[in-house]
Amino acid sequence: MSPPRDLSQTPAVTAAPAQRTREPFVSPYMPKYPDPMSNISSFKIIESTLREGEQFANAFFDTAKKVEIAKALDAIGVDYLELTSPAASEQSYNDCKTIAGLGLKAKILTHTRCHMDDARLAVETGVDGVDVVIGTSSYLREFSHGKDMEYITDKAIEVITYIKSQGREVRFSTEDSFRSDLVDLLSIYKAVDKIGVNRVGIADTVGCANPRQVYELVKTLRSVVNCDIECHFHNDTGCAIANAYAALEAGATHIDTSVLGIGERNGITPLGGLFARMYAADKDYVMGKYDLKLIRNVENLVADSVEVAVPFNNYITGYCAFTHKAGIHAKAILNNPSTYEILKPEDFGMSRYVSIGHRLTGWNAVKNRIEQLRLTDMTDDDAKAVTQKIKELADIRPLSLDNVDSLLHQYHDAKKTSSHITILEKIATPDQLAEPAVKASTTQKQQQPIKK
Ligand SMILES: CC(=O)SCCNC(=O)CCNC(=O)[C@H](O)C(C)(C)COP(=O)(O)OP(=O)(O)OC[C@H]1O[C@@H](n2cnc3c(N)ncnc32)[C@H](O)[C@@H]1OP(=O)(O)O
Ligand SMILES: O=C(O)CCC(=O)C(=O)O
Ligand SMILES: [Mg+2]
Repeated sequence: MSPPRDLSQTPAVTAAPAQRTREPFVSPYMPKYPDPMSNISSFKIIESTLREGEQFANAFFDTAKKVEIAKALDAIGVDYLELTSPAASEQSYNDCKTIAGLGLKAKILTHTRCHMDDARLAVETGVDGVDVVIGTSSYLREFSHGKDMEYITDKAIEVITYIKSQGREVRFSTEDSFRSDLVDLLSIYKAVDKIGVNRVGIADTVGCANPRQVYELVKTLRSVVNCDIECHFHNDTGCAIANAYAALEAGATHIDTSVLGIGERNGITPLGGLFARMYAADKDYVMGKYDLKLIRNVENLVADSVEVAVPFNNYITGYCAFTHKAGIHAKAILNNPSTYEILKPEDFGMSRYVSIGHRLTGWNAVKNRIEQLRLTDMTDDDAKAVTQKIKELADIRPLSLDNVDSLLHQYHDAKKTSSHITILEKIATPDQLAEPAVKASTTQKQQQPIKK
């Protein structure tokens, strides 16, 4: 992976001029969710970094790391934490016990096969609930467990009945739901709903589903069962967040996530991405329930632990998620950030930046930098003249913020002796700006790569 580019030419935007800020425009096309089944404003998160996330190629979480991640997710306010099956290994069993004993606000679940031995182990660990799964597609019935639907239904009833008898919450899910027969699916969901399962789960195990298919399946299921509906979406074809959203619109109640989306293959719905999507749909619900400012912390924790960088284009915390570059964007952002932002960086503990040292810059952005540097006697015409010079130099290579500041200071100082135009003519390459003649004492803190 190539290292992130130096975005130090991107000063933070200060407050927009009040007189130009208007009330946000409410589009008539914004969804109103008249559907009484929609759970856009009442969904719950089953955070599976410590289960699905442990299936990520690089993941190895020792007990201390699991506890640290569990506490960080609990602080954000996720509703459930899902842990690796205690049947996986002795340490997995002990870790379920340890995390179940932490007294976190989140309910603790473990995830097991549809098997009595696994169910007994799960209950022994003291978790609040068990997420039971078994494959129902012909692929899984033939090439994984080899059981038919009759066996699966009987076993599901036995396992669910046992877990409930132990006073635990229980969810029953069909693995590879979107490649399973619809009649098979609905009959097994009906059967487990009848015996009082807390949730049924739909899983897009191979990431083949699209939002319309998800909407239709969840909507159909919603009309068949009374219990809650959980959904689990893999991201192989890039639909994991959109599918989660479509599921909630259709009446799903719980969404599985993992931090940065880590999981088997390229993973599942990322927690941060789901927050971004749901914030755009119902900011009050999301902000009222979850501490969004902590997402960066938990992403860094998990990224370090599994030895990956937070992707440059990550939702919310990506290196340039709130950096605006083109002149047209920069001008409007300076007038009213909502013009080009659906997420407010400050709601996520992030900062907004405007990049100016490049050929796409515009004089409004340069003028804003002049104001930040308090070069008060520079006029709009001066800003325009310097902007043209920035463009000329940036056709050779992008300029750092220091380069731009140097140019502005040199121009500003030369203006006192009316030699400012000569100064611009003299500077022929960006390297002539490398050592600023005057270091700005008022320079905004330069942007750091948003990794930590
Ligand atoms: C889509 C998902 O992500 S589902 C969750 C995946 N999670 C895991 O696999 C947890 C980690 N797994 C493990 O540690 C191991 O696979 C274990 C302990 C679960 C099982 O290990 P093993 O007994 O060595 O079996 P192995 O992994 O080779 O094969 C899976 C076994 O589970 C059976 N099985 C697979 N899925 C299910 C299911 N949902 N319900 C019941 N049995 C199942 C298979 O038939 C196979 O049984 P077999 O021993 O008769 O061949
Ligand atoms: O238990 C579930 O619903 C999902 C299991 C899983 O990880 C998957 O099917 O991808
Ligand atoms: Mg999965």
